[in-house]
Amino acid sequence: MLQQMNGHSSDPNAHGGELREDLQEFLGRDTPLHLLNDLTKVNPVTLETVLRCLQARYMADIFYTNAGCTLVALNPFKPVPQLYLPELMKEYHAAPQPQKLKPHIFTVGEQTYRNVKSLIEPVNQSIVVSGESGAGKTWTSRSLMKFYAVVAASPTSWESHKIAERIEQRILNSNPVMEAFGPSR
Ligand SMILES: Nc1ncnc2c1ncn2[C@@H]1O[C@H](COP(=O)(O)OP(=O)(O)OP(=O)(O)O)[C@@H](O)[C@H]1O
Repeated sequence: MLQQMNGHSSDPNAHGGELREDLQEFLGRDTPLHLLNDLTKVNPVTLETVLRCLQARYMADIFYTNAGCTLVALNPFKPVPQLYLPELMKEYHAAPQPQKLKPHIFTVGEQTYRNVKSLIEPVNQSIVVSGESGAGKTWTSRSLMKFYAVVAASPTSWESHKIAERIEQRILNSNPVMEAFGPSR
């Protein structure tokens, strides 16, 4: 994915010429590229700088990056179980400002969950998960459903425990329906 985008190589040297001065300055600066957790902080914003930043993060096993209010998720192509632990879900759920934690699909999940719970219009929330085939859309949708199943099940009483169980089961049961929509999800 990082190799090519819209027919352009991610290697700035591949164009044959010298690197632009501002590009060179950005790439040679003191802050390591993988520490940039929001692509809006990349300056200058070019295909090269954005891809270099994502590549540096990928190499550092950091698979989520903000791009303003959008989240870029890279497919790690390997199991990263520590990234999807229920404890981590609870951490994002309990955080006063989840957007201040490391970029994660759980931030998106938590923000939409809070929007629904606060009943502020628009109450219905949509999350658009897009990407090419194999990018990880199904994985991401499942991670979100697991997240909602876990955070909806934080019971304080026996009655709410029963409600939470029902919600969890309904969320997990919705998976085959989501799958049936295939690429349009
Ligand atoms: N965050 C992740 N961690 C571990 N494995 C992942 C992750 N994201 C994707 N994968 C793996 O990558 C593969 C492709 O992911 P997935 O099926 O979600 O892609 P997709 O975008 O839904 O593809 P398609 O559009 O063809 O259905 C799967 O084997 C999945 O397990």
